[in-house]
Amino acid sequence: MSAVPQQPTAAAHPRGAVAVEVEGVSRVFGGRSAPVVALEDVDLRVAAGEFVSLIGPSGCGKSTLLRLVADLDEPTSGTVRVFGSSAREARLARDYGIAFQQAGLLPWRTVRANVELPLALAGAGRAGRRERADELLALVGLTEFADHHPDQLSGGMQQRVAIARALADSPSLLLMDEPFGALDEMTREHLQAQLLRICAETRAAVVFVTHSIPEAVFLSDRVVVMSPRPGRIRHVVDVTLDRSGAVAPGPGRHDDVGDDLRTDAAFVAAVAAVREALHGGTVARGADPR
Ligand SMILES: Nc1ncnc2c1ncn2[C@@H]1O[C@H](COP(=O)(O)OP(=O)(O)OP(=O)(O)O)[C@@H](O)[C@H]1O
Repeated sequence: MSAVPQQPTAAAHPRGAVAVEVEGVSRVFGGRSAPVVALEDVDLRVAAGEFVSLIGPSGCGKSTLLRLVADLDEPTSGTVRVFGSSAREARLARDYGIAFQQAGLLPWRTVRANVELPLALAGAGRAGRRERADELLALVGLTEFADHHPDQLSGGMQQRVAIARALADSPSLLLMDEPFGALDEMTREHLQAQLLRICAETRAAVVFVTHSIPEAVFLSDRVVVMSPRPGRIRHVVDVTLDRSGAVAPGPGRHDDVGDDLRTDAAFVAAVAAVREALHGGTVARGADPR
């Protein structure tokens, strides 16, 4: 049985659809006397089912860009579209799931009730919500904490609850801002492999912010490298890897999936290409300055 069943959302956004379209977007914070140009003239398209990571130095505008897509902020100029709709319409239609650095859990709800929330909003029945939440809590290794409250969990555990919640409604788009940032290396690699499996099953598009070059390469079809402020897209590195052996076999399985991929010559070369692009070298091989 598939751990993450196909949801109608996948059919709602046919293959070839554009999940995210950012055009000429700038975001300036602050007043006229001391403006902070966080993003300048950013263009980015993410196809349905595509996994795109944003990487760049601290303060280059990665989170700002993700927040604009999530309709948590508005661009100063330019447009953001999600599956052809405005970011606001997409938010209201719950077209995406969010897992951000700050877990953003509701402190008065149990862990399970937090994971169930998107399903409750979608009108899912009680038994189905519970089954799905328990499945996802097993996936992120938190089954025994289902009845705890968020303040009884470590920061990394809270992040894992937020990831489970983001996946609950099998959204066609996942917006993830350093979701694995507070996790130990083993848990992080395990969840990376699980995320690959989930994306393969649901064909969700993902926009993923990370500071880790190997993580970006492991997960992504394309790695978008941003420049220091004002944030612009410096390079886009296409990553072509055979990930079939890196996809986790199922929830709760802690096999050493991905180890072969992480030592593969193509993986090492892609890591080097992103590193070179990040450090301002010449345009990396395979880069596509879209
Ligand atoms: N609400 C805000 N008001 C004023 N300035 C802001 C606001 N949000 C972000 N900024 C500024 O915009 C710039 C980009 O911030 P952002 O958080 O997007 O960077 P980032 O690349 O995600 O950084 P990090 O990797 O450190 O998380 C920074 O200079 C930041 O100080």
